[in-house]
Amino acid sequence: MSDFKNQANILYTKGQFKDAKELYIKGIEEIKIGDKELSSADKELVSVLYCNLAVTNIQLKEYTQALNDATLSIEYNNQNAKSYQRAGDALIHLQLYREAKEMYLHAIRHVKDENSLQIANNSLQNSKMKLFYEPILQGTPKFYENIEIRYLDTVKEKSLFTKRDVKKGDILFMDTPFIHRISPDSMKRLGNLICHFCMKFIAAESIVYCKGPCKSTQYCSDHCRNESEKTVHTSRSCVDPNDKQSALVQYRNMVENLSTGTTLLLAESIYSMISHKLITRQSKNCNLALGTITHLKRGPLMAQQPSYNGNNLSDLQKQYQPLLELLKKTYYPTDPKDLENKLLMDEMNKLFSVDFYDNILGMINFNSTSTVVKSPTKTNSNNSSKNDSWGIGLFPIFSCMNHSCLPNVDITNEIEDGVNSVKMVLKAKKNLLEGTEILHSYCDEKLPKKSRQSILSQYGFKCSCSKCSSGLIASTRLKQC
Ligand SMILES: C[S@@+](CC[C@H](N)C(=O)[O-])C[C@H]1O[C@@H](n2cnc3c(N)ncnc32)[C@H](O)[C@@H]1O
Repeated sequence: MSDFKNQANILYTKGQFKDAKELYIKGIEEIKIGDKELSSADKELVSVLYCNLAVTNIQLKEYTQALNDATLSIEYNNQNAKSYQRAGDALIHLQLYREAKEMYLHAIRHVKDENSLQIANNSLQNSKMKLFYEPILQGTPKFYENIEIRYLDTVKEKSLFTKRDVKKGDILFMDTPFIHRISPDSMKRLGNLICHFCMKFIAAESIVYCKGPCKSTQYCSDHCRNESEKTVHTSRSCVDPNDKQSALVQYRNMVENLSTGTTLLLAESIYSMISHKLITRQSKNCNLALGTITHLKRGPLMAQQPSYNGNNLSDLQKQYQPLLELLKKTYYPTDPKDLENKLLMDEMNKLFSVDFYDNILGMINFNSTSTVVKSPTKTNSNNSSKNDSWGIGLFPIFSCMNHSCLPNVDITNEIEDGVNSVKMVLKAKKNLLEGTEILHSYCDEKLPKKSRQSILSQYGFKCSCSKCSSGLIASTRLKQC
């Protein structure tokens, strides 16, 4: 019987999946013939054959059949880690991510070698990512129908891939931010023209104002006001900008002239969201609260600074203390019932630690994108930039794109005729086949390799794209000659 298995395995490795499938089925039938009682060795072999049949059916895109085979494989040997792995893989294709996650947890429990453990761990992460991101992708199908998100490994983590062939110049996907902040400069110049939630330029007659003490926060619609009040512009972040005693006004004044002002303001918005979620018990802990907003890569910003020597992280982070005190005065709970709640207080203390703040800034640094919103009212194209507003945003799907010095996408804000709200539009730079990793460049890819690598080191990785490694190959060859 292992002959059937060996021959089928050879056909499988040659990509002859239909023929391999036939042989796996024949092998199973031969062992099970006559409904005889199977020995434990036979059961193990049947389990392996069903498991291999499952992966063959996955190759043939017969996912329901593959799940059936993997389930039978588990029935014949419930210690077979690979059967759980295959069941999880079939479930991923069937878009049953929660069930897939359970299967991968079983695979991890039964796995016996390091390599399979790594595969199962990566698959588990993949199912978790799918659980978080699929609702976003399916929420606006016309934005995201060409792409999917996959978790690759512990180095690259998530990445975007094409789900179908896409022609050069076509829109790959569009993205709107889950959190965005306008720069202090644009705010001063254009604050009375822009919706403070969706950042759209608005006509004076359709402005809706916040009813709280800030008086100046304005929106283009009741919808934007309601959404903003539920997330960033909560009762705690609504303050009179002239109230010099307000800790939040002090924070905003302190950061507005810094080169990192917009980043620090975006961090404030994230703090507003997280503390609101904790206080209103929408989330049990900081990480969950952050996870409901974003699953973006984080790491301490200070660890990316030239002054970091490997041992002085907490010393470097201390400089955040004055800013954090102001955020704490604004967003820390005041209700006695909250103050008595130990779990909540533990989370609040974590939220207002310099380490958490540094990690939020690191997350912004790794993932944020500068944004432009063009005013529809500009009259003279030469001074159009004066009327455009800029800021930074965290875009859920855009932020999952990894780097290559040979990017295959063009990034633009415009769809057809100008932009009037914050949106990223990604177009294919060349024809892309289904299953291609979508990559953009985090730096000017025309710079020399050394400069590119120095910029990229801020992101905490070494680029190994073909442009970076081709230099290596050339120099190795030269040495060999
Ligand atoms: C904007 S995020 C991209 C999405 C990220 N992979 C994730 O899982 O959230 C930037 C981070 O992705 C990783 N990354 C991006 N491009 C990479 C590459 N070519 N090689 C290794 N890691 C990369 C780095 O950790 C970087 O800080």
